[in-house]
Amino acid sequence: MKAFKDFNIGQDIVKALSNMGFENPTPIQEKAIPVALEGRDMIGQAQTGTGKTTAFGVPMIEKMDMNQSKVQGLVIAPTRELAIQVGEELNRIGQNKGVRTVPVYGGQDIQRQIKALKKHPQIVVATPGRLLDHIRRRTIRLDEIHTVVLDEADEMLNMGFIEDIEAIMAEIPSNYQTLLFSATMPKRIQNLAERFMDQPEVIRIKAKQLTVENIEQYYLEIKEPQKFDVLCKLLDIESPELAIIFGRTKKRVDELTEGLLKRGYSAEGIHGDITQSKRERAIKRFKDQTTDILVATDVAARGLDISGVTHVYNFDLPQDPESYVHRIGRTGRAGNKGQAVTFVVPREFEHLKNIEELTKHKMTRKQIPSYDDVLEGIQQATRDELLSVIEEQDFQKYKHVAENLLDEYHSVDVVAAALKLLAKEPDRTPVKLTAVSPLRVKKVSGGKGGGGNRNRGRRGRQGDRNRGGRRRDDRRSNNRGQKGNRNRRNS
Ligand SMILES: Nc1ncnc2c1ncn2[C@@H]1O[C@H](COP(=O)(O)OP(=O)(O)OP(=O)(O)O)[C@@H](O)[C@H]1O
Ligand SMILES: [Mg+2]
Repeated sequence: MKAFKDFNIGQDIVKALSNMGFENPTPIQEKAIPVALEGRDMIGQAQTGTGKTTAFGVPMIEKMDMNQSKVQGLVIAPTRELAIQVGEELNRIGQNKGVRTVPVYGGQDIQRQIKALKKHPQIVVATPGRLLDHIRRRTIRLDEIHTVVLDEADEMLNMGFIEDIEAIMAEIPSNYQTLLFSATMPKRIQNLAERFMDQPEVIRIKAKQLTVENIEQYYLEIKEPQKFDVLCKLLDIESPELAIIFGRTKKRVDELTEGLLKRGYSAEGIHGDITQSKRERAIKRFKDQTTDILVATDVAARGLDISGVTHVYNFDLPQDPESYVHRIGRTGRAGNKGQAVTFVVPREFEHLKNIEELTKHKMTRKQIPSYDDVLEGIQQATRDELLSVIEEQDFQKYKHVAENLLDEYHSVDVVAAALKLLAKEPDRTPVKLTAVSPLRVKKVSGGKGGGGNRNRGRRGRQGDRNRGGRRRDDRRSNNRGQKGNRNRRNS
């Protein structure tokens, strides 16, 4: 097996990777790193959670000239949270070499970013709108850039960012290398690639299916008004460590979050109309497991790497089959197991078929759980909770009472009563969501290519300052449902 030290890269990087716990490259890293080191343009496709960030991060950082004070590397990402995350990973890889990466994205105080840019980072990770803003203000110079990475390239095409990206590329005078990464590479992105890449090498990690094998995939046929109660049942049965629930629109995410909070779950929502500081706080609390459930639009579908996400629920089907691949890819990362459950209303079955066709994987049908299933799930969770207390051995103070109890009562009765006390009985507080209509069947695009034929809600390039992270969902919103401190079921 190949090790990172076998690549033609500096010892400082190998050591940084080792500090991150990376000794052996993943398949995409093994193939992409040497090609990228040669300086060739490249398109890299590999399943979600298989280390594409490091696949472009290592060669990029290796090529940074530490005697040069201008920005030499640029990564463009479709969402703000992804820009932040990629920035963090590049900073870890570049730590020993002294390569610094600054994230630049919409919604954050621009003065703060200008200050950070003045400190001469070697790499900038940006969302397109804010980067253009900096270019116009001349607070960033791109003339020494020699490596450009488009992470989630197909998504940036979907979001209508392609003109922005072309405008950005036009600002880079030198001969630069372009690397393009995503878990999905629809045909139209390849056409596009030909436009601004020079005979790119295509590196594709072949797999039987597009989705990761270690994600169990289920679908559940359901009527719209039943969705919320069934979701709660599933959450009670499975008690996910961390779960992401995807809703179709911002309003949907707000309503879902509010409903979950009402029923005593610990949930927070993120979407494009929530203020950036709240978005970042929500992600942070989810990462450190203060919140168990993240409710999101597709703004959280791409690239986010949060360990401990055991479950993904598609409360609503995604618009595009590709989006399904990315959404469920928030679990089952780096070899971990995960579960994905997708709700389908009867009129949406064709979409389900389209998804299965793309992923080359058949989802398993799941039945709507019965009350007994829920009870069993809750009992199991309570049992696990009790066992973890036993393992911790931190109950000496209670032993005396326990002995007294057992003198008087049957042991099974005592334990059963304790379990009942611990059990979080299902909360039935009524919650009513505004119904969303089923997805309409969209004719598959003719694949004319190049032109971003699915530009949704694209606005002109004027006044796009606050944009990074803008999504296709509707723009109405209120910022409810943001309380979310640990708020476990409390009954
Ligand atoms: N060589 C490695 N050894 C062990 N773990 C790794 C290695 N490379 C990456 N990882 C871990 O794998 C996880 C997924 O990596 P990353 O986010 O780069 O995936 P990705 O391929 O970009 O996924 P997505 O398509 O969802 O963006 C991260 O937690 C990362 O720390
Ligand atoms: Mg990624």
